[in-house]
Amino acid sequence: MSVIGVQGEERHDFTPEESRQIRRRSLRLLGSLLRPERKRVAISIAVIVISTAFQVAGPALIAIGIDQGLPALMKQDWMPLALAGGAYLFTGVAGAALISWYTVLSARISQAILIDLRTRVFLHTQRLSLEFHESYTSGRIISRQTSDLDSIRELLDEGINNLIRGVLYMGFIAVALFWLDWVSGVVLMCSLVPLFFLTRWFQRRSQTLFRRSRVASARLIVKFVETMTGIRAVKAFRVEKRNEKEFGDLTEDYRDVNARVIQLFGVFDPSLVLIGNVTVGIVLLVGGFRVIEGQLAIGVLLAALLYTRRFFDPIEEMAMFYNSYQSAAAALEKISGVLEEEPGVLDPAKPVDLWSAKGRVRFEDVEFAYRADRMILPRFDLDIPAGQTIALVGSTGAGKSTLAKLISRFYDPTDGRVSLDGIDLRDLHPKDLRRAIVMVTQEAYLFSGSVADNIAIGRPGASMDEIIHAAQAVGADDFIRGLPNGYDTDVNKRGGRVSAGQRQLISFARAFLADPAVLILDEATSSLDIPSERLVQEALQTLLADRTAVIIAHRLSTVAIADRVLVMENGRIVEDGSPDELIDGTGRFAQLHAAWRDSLV
Ligand SMILES: Nc1ncnc2c1ncn2[C@@H]1O[C@H](COP(=O)(O)OP(=O)(O)OP(=O)(O)O)[C@@H](O)[C@H]1O
Repeated sequence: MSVIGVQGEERHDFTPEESRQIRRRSLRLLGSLLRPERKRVAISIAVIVISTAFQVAGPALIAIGIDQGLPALMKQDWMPLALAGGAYLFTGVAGAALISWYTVLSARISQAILIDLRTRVFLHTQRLSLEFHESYTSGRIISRQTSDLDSIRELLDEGINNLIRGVLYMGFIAVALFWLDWVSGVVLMCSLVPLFFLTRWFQRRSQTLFRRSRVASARLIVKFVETMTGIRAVKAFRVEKRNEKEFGDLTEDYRDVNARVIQLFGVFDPSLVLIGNVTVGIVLLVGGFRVIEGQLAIGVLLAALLYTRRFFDPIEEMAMFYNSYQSAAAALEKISGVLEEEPGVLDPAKPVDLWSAKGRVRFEDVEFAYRADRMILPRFDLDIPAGQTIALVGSTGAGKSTLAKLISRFYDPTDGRVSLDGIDLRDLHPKDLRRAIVMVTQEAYLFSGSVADNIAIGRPGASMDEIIHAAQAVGADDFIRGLPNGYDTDVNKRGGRVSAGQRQLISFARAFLADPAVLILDEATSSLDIPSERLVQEALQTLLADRTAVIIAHRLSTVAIADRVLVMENGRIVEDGSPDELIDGTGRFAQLHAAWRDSLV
């Protein structure tokens, strides 16, 4: 099995080589994100090193002030104290200024990286073919853009900052302490032993708990989204009670795991404080004796105590780093997998020009399967002359939509070729292809914006008159004028909500405006009521007059306007003829038609 692209997401049983492959992919992505920021990264590292050194200088300067400044002052020499005090003030102010600079710098770096990554994910997923989206689902894409990017943001904004600052701070403190008084330094180093065991215990426990917490919160979100997107079915089948129980259970799981996280901190935090206090106590005890015996200056003891106390400050945040690193690494793995996916339908390297398509569509020795193990369209040929209107009928799952998707080049055939005016669709520039072939689906999706904007998508730059003309041609003008702001009504605002049938009329107007050589209507009239459908059928006759059309229809009334009917069964065309021929015959279509006519009586 492969780990290329998103396929690895479903698996947990990676071989060491596969794990390395995934890690390398994440690192490559991280490297490519960091590269443009390398200058800022270098400056920010220099800034944080200097500012931490300034911060750590404080207690040493206090020691100098007490041990050298005060005795000199008693001899009327105020210079050493003034120097120590001045240096303390300077390092304090300069340290604060540098930290503020570092905060701005690091925020800029993380924002630049996130914007880059967010844009890459968006542009890339938009570029991927329908094949990818049909199997990957929008829920997972949304997670990549939201929670995964959030984990990376958390790591960049807090995790890495805390780690770098913490490591530098502790390192400088250890060096300063050894330089001032090595005995206190040794005591501090001894405290690292219990600290190491405590942190390791915390990390192990928290790693499992945080992972469980993430899973529990993801489950809650999935349940919520599923319920709300299917709210009609929820109400229609009265599953509210069952949902209430399931949601309650999930909330309880989430609460339980979070309670355990809090308990964990309840042990970790006080233990950390305890180790810190005991260490300070020992430094005080050992140092105190040495001060009495004249082996240690009192200022140095004070500085040693301050250093020891401060040494423990960043540990909690550093212990948390591992968790944020882990969730960000998992997120980066998934995002780099999506970015590694290649569109199944590739743009041609050398496109063949097609200025004005006539509309002849041919399938030559075409075979198609979504997955290697299940053939959907066994080898077949089909010739649709330019200007012909085809009605495609057949039972559910026969392969009608698949045929339409091949003509639109949402997919490429597994074998053979689909051509337009003799040119393989794979050789056409996407722009020419989209201008020549337009598909209107049952879903009739409307984008946010006005009704006019939605129609204009058919031909960007169309004038208002052309938009209105298109709407009139498909019989949509009347209802659009009846909307609160007519053509300017926002389709996503209250009052602008349009019915499923009206949405289809708008997408018809869009297709009319696009004026393609080949028009495919996939169940596109199914949401229309009988009068609207009649209206559209009249409009369709004008609309389809000069172009090739493939109409997939369950309603046999639509078939009347076709020149030719194709009946599909199990991916094969089993009948092919004019509507009258087929109705008069004894085949599948004649049966279907008779049943349909009876149902009308
Ligand atoms: N994205 C996909 N991945 C895998 N199999 C698919 C996919 N889309 C469709 N199929 C399968 O291909 C077969 C043909 O589906 P298709 O949608 O073309 O049928 P149809 O004739 O349009 O059906 P309907 O009238 O119900 O829309 C079905 O068996 C379906 O399960």
